[in-house]
Order: sequence, then C-alpha cells, then structure tokens
Amino acid sequence: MAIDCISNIASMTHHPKDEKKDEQKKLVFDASVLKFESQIPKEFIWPDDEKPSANAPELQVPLIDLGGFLSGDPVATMEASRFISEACQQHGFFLVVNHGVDAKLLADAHKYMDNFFLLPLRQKQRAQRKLGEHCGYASSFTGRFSTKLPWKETLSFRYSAENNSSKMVEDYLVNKMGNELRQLGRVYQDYCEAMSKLSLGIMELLAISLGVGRAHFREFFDKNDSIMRLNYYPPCQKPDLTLGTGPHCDPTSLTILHQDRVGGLQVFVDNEWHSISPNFEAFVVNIGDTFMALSNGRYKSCLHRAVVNSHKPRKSLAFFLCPEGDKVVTPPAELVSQNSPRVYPDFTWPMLLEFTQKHYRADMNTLQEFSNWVQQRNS
Ligand SMILES: C=C1C[C@]23C[C@H]1CC[C@H]2[C@]1(C)CCC[C@@](C)(C(=O)O)[C@H]1[C@@H]3C(=O)O
Ligand SMILES: O=C(O)CCC(=O)C(=O)O
Ligand SMILES: [Fe+2]
Repeated sequence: MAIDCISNIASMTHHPKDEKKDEQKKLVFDASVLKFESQIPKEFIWPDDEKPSANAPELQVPLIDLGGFLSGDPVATMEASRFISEACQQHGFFLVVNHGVDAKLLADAHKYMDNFFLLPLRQKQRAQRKLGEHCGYASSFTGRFSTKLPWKETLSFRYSAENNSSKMVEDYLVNKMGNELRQLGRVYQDYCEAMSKLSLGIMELLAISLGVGRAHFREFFDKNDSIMRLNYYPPCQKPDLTLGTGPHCDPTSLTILHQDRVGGLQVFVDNEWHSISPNFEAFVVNIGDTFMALSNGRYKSCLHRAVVNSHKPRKSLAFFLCPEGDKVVTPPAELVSQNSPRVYPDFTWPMLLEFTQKHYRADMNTLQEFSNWVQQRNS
C-alpha cells in the first residue's frame, strides 16, 4: 500500500489536472504500512510556520468541579459559572471533574476505539466517509485535501437527543460495520447520551455566566443533533514535520473532549502554543464558533491543534454539541445593545456545517469567512 501510495504521490505531479484528480482518489493512508517507511509522504509535511514547536509550555487551565452544581448547590453553581466566565473570556477552554460520567463507560469508550482502529483498513473502509459528508471513517482526508494532511484516522457519527433516536448510533455502526460491532455501537450510544447530558449542564453554567436566563441555552440544545468523533493518531516517524489535527477553531457549539494519557492537545494563547496536559479524570471543554455567535462574540472560540509522537498512538474522543437543524443561531436579546451590536448574521448549523464540508476547510477564520459567504449570497 505504501508503495502504491508513494507511486501515486510520485505520479501525481506528472498528470494533467483531471487525471491528477483520479490519482488523488487512490492516495491511501494506511498507517499500518506507512510506519515501515523512513520518510513520510510530502503531503503530510506542514509548512515551516505551522510545524509543531518543541515542548510547548503547559497551559494552566481551571479545573472546574461540577459536583456541587450537579447536586444543586447554589453557591457551587455560582462559583463554577464564575470560573467558566473567566476561562471563556481568556481562551475558551476549561477542564471539568466530578462530571458524573461513569468511569467504566469512559474506559469502554477508549477500549472500543482500539477495537475499531486496529481493524484492517479494508474493514474500516466499510464505513468510508463520502466527499461532502461528515459521518464515517476517514484517514487523513486523502481525496478531500491534497496538502497539509493530518496524521490521523477518524470515525465520526451523528447523535440525536430526540426521544425516537435512542439507537441511532448503534444502528449506524452495525449497518456500516456488521453485527459484530453491535456492542461497540451500544457503548458509543451510551457515551453520546452521557455527553449530551453533560453538555446541557454546562450550557446552564454558560447561560448563568453570561447573565442570560439559566434555561436559555439548555432549551436551545435540548434536542441537539450532534457529532461524535473518534480521533486515532498513529505514531509518526517524523512527528516534528506533521500535525495530528491542524490549527482550527471548532465550528460547532461546544466540544467535550476526552484525551487518553498520551497528550498532544495544544491551544494558542498569548501568541504561543500551550499544551493541555492529559488528565484521565477530566474532560476538556471548549466553546466553538457557533456558541461564539450565540454569545454575540462575548466568548471566543479558541484556536487549537493536536501534535503526534513517534512512540505510541494517541486517542481522543470529541463530542461536538450542535443544535437541531431548524434552530436559528441568534444571540439572546440580553447580549445585544447599542454598545454590543450584532457581530454575526443569523444562520442555522446545517448551513455552517455544509460550508465546512463543501466550501471551506475549517481553520481559525471559519466563522468570519462563513459570515462573508452568507452576506454575499444574501446581497
Ligand atoms: C463540524 C466539524 C468539522 C470538523 C469536525 C467537526 C468539528 C471540528 C472540525 C475539524 C476537526 C477542524 C479541523 C479541520 C478538520 C477538517 C479536521 O481536521 O478533521 C475539521 C473536521 C471536518 O471538517 O471533518
Ligand atoms: O485530538 C485532540 O486533542 C483535538 C482534536 C480536535 O481538536 C478536533 O477533533 O476538533
Ligand atoms: Fe477541535
């Protein structure tokens, strides 16, 4: 595969445009084979100004204890919302502990990632993500991007909090991968339900921290239609030349990320990349572009990326909270005034999702580029 991959890369430079497109489709990232190569394909080598810097300083992120809030303690609730307000005005990232997510479920969610990603490539490709779609298996997005390829494999699927969708995740994975992955499907169904519940709690704290009605965002996301993404970063023989996930702000509303014990998440704060050290007891929470719009720009969606290493695989589970498709993303009246005029146009999440899947590779400017695109289309 690697030879095929490299010969395709080699031949990609000599074909006319249309044939080159065909060649790109054949470029396959098979980590189990590429690892025997001393070099990495040039498509995975990022420009010098984006390569990972040596040991990034650790970011001191507030560890917010949700225990008091979850048990209804009003003092603990106010304290947690204050910590969140400070973090979201600084960089949009915070850590939560005593979050109420079952430890065995968390352990299973990591264990079943190995069950999937260690399958032979041919089997993983049964769930192959199609161009323009956001669900399915993808490896480094070969065929979607031709440069700055991320050193990762992902499996993404939809989760809906609608009552009649209690088996959506399980059914999707069994339908794509066969009945032998039914237990895996059940684990991620349960995991997404736990993430949705945790997200709605955090939405209450965000509303309190912004001084809007405590139920406002909770109701907005009650029947969320979210994305679950499993990130698998194979070891890389040249970790200082590539990135696991490129620099970006999440276009979604809220991300609840659980990284394994390997570490690799970095956040761009005070003009420098900082690492967020792994803490298996904690979830990393960050707001995304859609919540930045909902907060009328009050809270910032933060630039972050993931680096890889040469000695062991890294895994992260990212739950991307997204509103139902027909919800209009517009800030509550309390956050708009003469002193705080509207920053972004009204939009729906499916519009922004389509923009990132068909028109624009999400980076640190997605929301601004999307706003320009919306205004052009409406003018
Ligand atoms: C809506 C989404 C698009 C991406 C997955 C979710 C939220 C994060 C986005 C992403 C991770 C940002 C960096 C670029 C990207 C292409 C990736 O590296 O995976 C983005 C995802 C995507 O478009 O598939
Ligand atoms: O793997 C990580 O730590 C970060 C992944 C990420 O930012 C994403 O999937 O949006
Ligand atoms: Fe992200």
